[in-house]
Amino acid sequence: MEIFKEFTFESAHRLPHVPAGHKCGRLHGHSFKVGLHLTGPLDPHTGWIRDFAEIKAIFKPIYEQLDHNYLNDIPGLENPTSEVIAKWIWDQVKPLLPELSKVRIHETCTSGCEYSGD
Ligand SMILES: Nc1nc2c(c(=O)[nH]1)N=C([C@H](O)[C@H](O)COP(=O)(O)OP(=O)(O)OP(=O)(O)O)CN2
Ligand SMILES: [Zn+2]
Repeated sequence: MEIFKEFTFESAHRLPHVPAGHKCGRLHGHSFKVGLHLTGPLDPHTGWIRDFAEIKAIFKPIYEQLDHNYLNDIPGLENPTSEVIAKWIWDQVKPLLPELSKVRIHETCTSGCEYSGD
């Protein structure tokens, strides 16, 4: 069984390695959406895999680094593509939430990335 918890964060970024003139080389912002997906056994007593509130509490310090910030300034996010952000979140959350099975990033309504580890 898989559960998910979604968060929205507002951030600015630019992509430093795009070709000259590419629109994403300019400073711009997004309402990013991130989904943390967890896979694990259903606890027969609680009826859940992990309390959604616990997922939110664990993600809070990571979320606060992202929300209303300039992503390029964050160590590890100097080139903040959806792919890099998804892996960055995975690398931080996985040790705290071993049931993490996927990080899903929506950069816009139509673009994003899913990462499930190497
Ligand atoms: N593989 C990736 N490609 C692009 C990324 C990325 O993270 N990974 N990022 C960007 C830009 O940051 C851009 O903000 C988002 O790109 P795009 O989907 O092209 O944005 P639009 O809203 O303009 O999309 P339309 O569907 O054309 O309106 C670029 N590429
Ligand atoms: Zn962008």
